[in-house]
Amino acid sequence: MSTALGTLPLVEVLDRHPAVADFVKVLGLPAAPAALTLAQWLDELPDEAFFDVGMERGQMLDHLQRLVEEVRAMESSADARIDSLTLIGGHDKQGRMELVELTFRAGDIVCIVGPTGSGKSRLLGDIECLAQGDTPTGRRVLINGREPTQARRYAPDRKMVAQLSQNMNFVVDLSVREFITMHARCRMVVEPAGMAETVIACANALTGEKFAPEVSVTQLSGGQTRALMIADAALLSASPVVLIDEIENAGVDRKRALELLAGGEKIVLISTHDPLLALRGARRIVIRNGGISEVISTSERERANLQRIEQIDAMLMGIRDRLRGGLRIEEELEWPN
Ligand SMILES: Nc1ncnc2c1ncn2[C@@H]1O[C@H](COP(=O)(O)OP(=O)(O)OP(=O)(O)O)[C@@H](O)[C@H]1O
Repeated sequence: MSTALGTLPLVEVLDRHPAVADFVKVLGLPAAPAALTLAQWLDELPDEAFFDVGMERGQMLDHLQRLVEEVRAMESSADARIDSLTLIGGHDKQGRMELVELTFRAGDIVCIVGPTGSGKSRLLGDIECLAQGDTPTGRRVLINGREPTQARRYAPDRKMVAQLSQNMNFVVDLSVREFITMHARCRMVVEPAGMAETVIACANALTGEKFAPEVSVTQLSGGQTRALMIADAALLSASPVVLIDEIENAGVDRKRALELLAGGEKIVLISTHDPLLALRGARRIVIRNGGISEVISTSERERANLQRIEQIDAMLMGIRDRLRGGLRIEEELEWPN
């Protein structure tokens, strides 16, 4: 295999494999005359060139070959689509069987409701780890109707499921632009800088308080961070399943956030009691005592009520904005009809 890559002209290798081109550029290796093959070019490099990068001459070709194969593997796993996710019931906290089998399809938005401590996060956790009867609930998760392979369950770089948790702390001090561009590069996006601008613009559309791409990620507010992570999950994440533990009302436009996420043909599961979100999904799963006790399909009347709730919410948002702006709320309020 190594020989195959080695016999290609260097220009062709660099052209066909951007990861190799980036690698060579980062190492600062000297350029070669156009006609040389990759192997010839490596042969002609001075010993110091290898010494500087901490490799033996003979290792370099193998290393480049591995790089090409890894990129290929990543690309093919990104293509491995999830058309459906099936959740097979286990048992509740008392060991009573959950007699359900639920199938979610790309583009589905499903909400999870239930009292505090009832097991909503546990359900998200079961999906996140693609449980196979090995979690406290005994649930099982199938992908495209089949048991996931071990590789799919445990390969951290090929995650099927992205989970946005309530707390997000950045440990790096990068600007928002640098941070998202870095993610875009890892995802092998063709134009990382342009994609980063798109993600940031989307995040800004979701949050009341706009932020500049130059601002450090550590300076973002809770709502801004949340908006950025949602836009990133929607546009840059390869994971076809997105799990969200509550989009709290921290200055995030929840309706748009949901549209953005679901629009990308992902399966979105949200643990929430927010009526704007809970009634927007086609179904909601009711959890009691650790078990799925009911699955409610959103009715026509509930959809009609959702419109009313949206109007009321818009009115409340307006009041909130006025309070934020230091205004008084003294007029007699008229509720939307
Ligand atoms: N079927 C089950 N069998 C055994 N333990 C369970 C089951 N379901 C949930 N639990 C456990 O119950 C505890 C509470 O569950 P969880 O944190 O998921 O609740 P929650 O609904 O997300 O709560 P909150 O709304 O307060 O965030 C956890 O320790 C969880 O592992």
